[in-house]
Amino acid sequence: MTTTINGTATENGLAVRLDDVSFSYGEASFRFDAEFAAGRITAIMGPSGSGKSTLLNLIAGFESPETGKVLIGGIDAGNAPPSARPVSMVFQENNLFAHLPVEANVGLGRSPSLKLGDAERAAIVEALARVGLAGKEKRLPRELSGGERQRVALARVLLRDRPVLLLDEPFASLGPALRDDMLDLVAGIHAERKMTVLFVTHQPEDARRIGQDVAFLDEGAIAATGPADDFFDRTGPDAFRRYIGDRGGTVAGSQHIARKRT
Ligand SMILES: Nc1ncnc2c1ncn2[C@@H]1O[C@H](COP(=O)(O)OP(=O)(O)OP(=O)(O)O)[C@@H](O)[C@H]1O
Repeated sequence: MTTTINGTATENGLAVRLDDVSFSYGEASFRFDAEFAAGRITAIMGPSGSGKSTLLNLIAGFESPETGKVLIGGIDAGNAPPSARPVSMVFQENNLFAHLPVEANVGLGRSPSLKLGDAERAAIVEALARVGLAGKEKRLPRELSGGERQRVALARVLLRDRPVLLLDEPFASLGPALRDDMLDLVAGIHAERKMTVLFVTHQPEDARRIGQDVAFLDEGAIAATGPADDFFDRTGPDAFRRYIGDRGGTVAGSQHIARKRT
């Protein structure tokens, strides 16, 4: 379904499927076989080195599978470069070009050559207002706080307007209150655009705040997937419970978790 937001045609999320994907960095090997449903927010969790960033990089096209396929909306992404994929990605840092003002960094989401007409300029102003940065169009990234820089990256996501959003720990360096604000902003954008969101986090409270589903990675594979509520139940997957320790709390119900052997 296509929705219209402020005059911009917006596709809803697309399903993301990794079909028996294998990949390796030297001795670190990965095998991913999973589907992320269209329009859902999935928290990607797991120990350091389990392959969370690698999973996102394969979907975004920064890495290519050795075998298997990445399908986005049922279409094989093949060797398409990141810019040609229906995907936006936000990293923990270095999302912005240091020499370009905020408005240009956002405009790159629409036009890599920054040939922007009146409609695009209006969209930039609107996107910056949406993320709480009205009036900061002319600033350089170094004139912003860390949280504001990530807001600029999210404004660019709005301009880029792709049906899949990959977030690789974008708020990890922010304090808890600000992180909550940023997560709520992501949830608000998701409510408007209905994109498929995969977000990497080490924080169970982040996953519980906006995650509808959880995918738990262990040793280069997806060990379990299911609704977030089920993961935070006492009967959630053992490896996940060990990973989060006693920070997960208890939520009733854990019937729908698909466990896979790693
Ligand atoms: N560019 C690279 N070259 C070589 N090895 C890499 C590269 N990127 C990642 N690795 C290795 O692949 C493994 C998985 O890394 P990845 O960054 O995907 O893990 P992660 O789960 O995101 O970890 P973290 O939570 O610490 O960010 C690690 O052993 C890492 O050292």
